[in-house]
Amino acid sequence: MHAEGLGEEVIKDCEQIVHSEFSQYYTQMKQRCEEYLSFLGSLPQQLEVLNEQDTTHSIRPECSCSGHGKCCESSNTESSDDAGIQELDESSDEDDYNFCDTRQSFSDSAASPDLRMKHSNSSNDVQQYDHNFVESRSGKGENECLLLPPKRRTKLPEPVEKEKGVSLWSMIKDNVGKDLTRVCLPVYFNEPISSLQKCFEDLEYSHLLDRAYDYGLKGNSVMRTLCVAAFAVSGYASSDGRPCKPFNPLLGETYEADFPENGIRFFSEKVSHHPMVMACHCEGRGWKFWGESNVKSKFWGQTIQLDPVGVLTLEFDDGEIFKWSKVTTTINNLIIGRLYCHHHGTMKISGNRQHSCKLTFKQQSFLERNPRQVQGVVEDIGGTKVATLRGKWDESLYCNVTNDGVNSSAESTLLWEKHEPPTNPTRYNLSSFAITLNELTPNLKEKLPPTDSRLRPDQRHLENGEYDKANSEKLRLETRQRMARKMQDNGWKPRWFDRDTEDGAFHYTGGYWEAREQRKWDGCRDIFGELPDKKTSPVPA
Ligand SMILES: CC(C)CCC[C@@H](C)[C@H]1CC[C@H]2[C@@H]3CC=C4C[C@@H](O)CC[C@]4(C)[C@H]3CC[C@]12C
Repeated sequence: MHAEGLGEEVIKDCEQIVHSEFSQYYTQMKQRCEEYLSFLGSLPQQLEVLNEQDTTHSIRPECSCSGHGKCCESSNTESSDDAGIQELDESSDEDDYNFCDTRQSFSDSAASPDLRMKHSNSSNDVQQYDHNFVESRSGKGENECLLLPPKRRTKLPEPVEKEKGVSLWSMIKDNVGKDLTRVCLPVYFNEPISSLQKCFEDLEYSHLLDRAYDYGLKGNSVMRTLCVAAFAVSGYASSDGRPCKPFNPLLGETYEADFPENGIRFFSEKVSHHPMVMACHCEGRGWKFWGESNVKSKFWGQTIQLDPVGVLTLEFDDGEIFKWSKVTTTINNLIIGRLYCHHHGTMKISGNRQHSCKLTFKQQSFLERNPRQVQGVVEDIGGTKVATLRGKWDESLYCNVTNDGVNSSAESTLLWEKHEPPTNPTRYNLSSFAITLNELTPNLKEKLPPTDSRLRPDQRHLENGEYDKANSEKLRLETRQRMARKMQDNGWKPRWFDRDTEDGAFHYTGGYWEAREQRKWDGCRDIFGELPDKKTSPVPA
C-alpha cells in the first residue's frame, strides 16, 4: 500500500477494518466449533442409549456411518479409508471416541453444512483448506489450534514427456564391487520421492502406536508390545514391488510431514553425507519416535545387500521405551529379471518394562513356497513366552496371546493389514500414502524452509514427467553434492539435529515447527539454488 502511494491514515483505517472483520469471523468460527464439539462429545452417550434400546446384542459395537454405507465393525479388511474406524472400534476411551468422530466428521464436508470446507473445484485433486482453525480438545495442548487436515492428492501429475528405456546394466557394469548408492544414474531409475520422504513412509501405519499407547494405559502391556511389533513390521510393506531408487538428499536437506489427520508430525534431515545418514523425529498422540536411517551396502552384481546401522527408539508418554534395529534387505535381479527386495534377519524390540519382542524375518530360499514370512514372540522380563505373532511383511500380521505359557484356544487376532493399492497406480508403484508425500500446494509452499525435499527441482521435474529437465538439474545438484565432503570436513553441522556424545545417535534439537510458525529460517541455506561463484565466494563451511 505504501508502494501504491497511499497515505498513512488510509493504511491504518484499512488495517483496522481487516482486523475487526477477522476477529468477528474468528469469534463466529470458535462458537460454531464449540457447538460442534459439544455435539460430538455427547455422541458416545447417545450411542449408549441406542445400544441399550437394541434388543439384539452383538458382540462388537456396530455403527453405521451416515451416508457412506460403510460399516465400522472391526473386520479383516482395513482399507485406507477405515483405518481410523477400526481404531475407534477397539478403544472405548471416551477422549479417543471424540477424536475419531471429530476426524471422521471434519473430513466429511457433508457432515456439517456450517463447517463445510473450501473446495477448489478444479480438475486437479488438490483442495485447499486455508485458515480453517479449530480448537482441538484432543490435541496435545488444551487450547492448541489445529489446521483442518488437507484433502491430499490421490494421483501423480500426468507425465509431460514419454519416458525413455535405458538399460541398468549399461550404467552399472563398471561399478561392480562399489557402493551403488554413490553411482550417479540418470533419473529414469529414480522414483519422485527422496530418502527423507521414504523414512516417513515407515509411519504410514502410525495408528498402531496410538493403539499401543492406549493398551498400555489400560494396563495391557502385552497388547502394547504386539502393536509396537506390528508397527515395526508394517514399515516394510511399502517396499513391495518398488523397483526405483529414491533421490539421495543433499546435505542439510529436510522433509516435514504435518499429518493432523493421523495425529502426527514428522521431521527429518540429512545429517551426514559420508556416511550417508538421515535423522528423523516424529511426535504422535502419546508417543515419540526417532532414529536414523543409515545402511551399509554391498553390491554383488546381481544383488545388493543393505545392512541398516543405528537404533530406532519409541518412547511413550508414560515412560515406556522400546528400541530396535532394522533387518537386512537384499535387492535381487539387478541385471536380469524382475527387480524385487526381501527383508531377512532377527529384530529384537527391547522394552524397558515388562515385555520385549523378538521377530524373525524368514530368509527366503530359492524354493520357498510361502515367502515374506515374519514370526515373533513376546516375552516377559523373566523370559516367559506370553504371546506369539505371525504373518507376512507385505500383507498382514496376526497375534495369539497365551495364558500362563499355554496357547489360548482363542482364534488369532488381526493386528495389522496392508492398505489397498491406490486406484490410480503410478509407474513407480507408490502406495496411496506415498503418492501424497511430495505434494506441494501453494499454501504449503509458503511455509516450507528452502531445504525441503518438495522444493528439489530434479525430483519435481521427474514427478511431472519432464525427464530432460530432471536429468540436467540432477547433474547440476550432483556437482553441488560433491562439495558435501569438504563442507563436513570444514565442520558443517546439521541445523536441527545434534549428535549425542554418549551413544553417538542424532537427536532432534527442537524448534523446527516454532521456526515454521514465524517463517524464520535462519541458517537454512538455499541448497537447491545455483552454486556460489567460486572466484568471488569461498566454499561455505
Ligand atoms: C539401481 C536401482 C534401479 C535399484 C533400485 C533399488 C531400490 C529398490 C532400493 C534402493 C534403496 C533401497 C532402500 C534403502 C534403505 C532401506 C531401509 C531398509 O531398512 C529397508 C529397505 C530400504 C527402504 C531400501 C528398499 C530398496 C531400495 C529403495
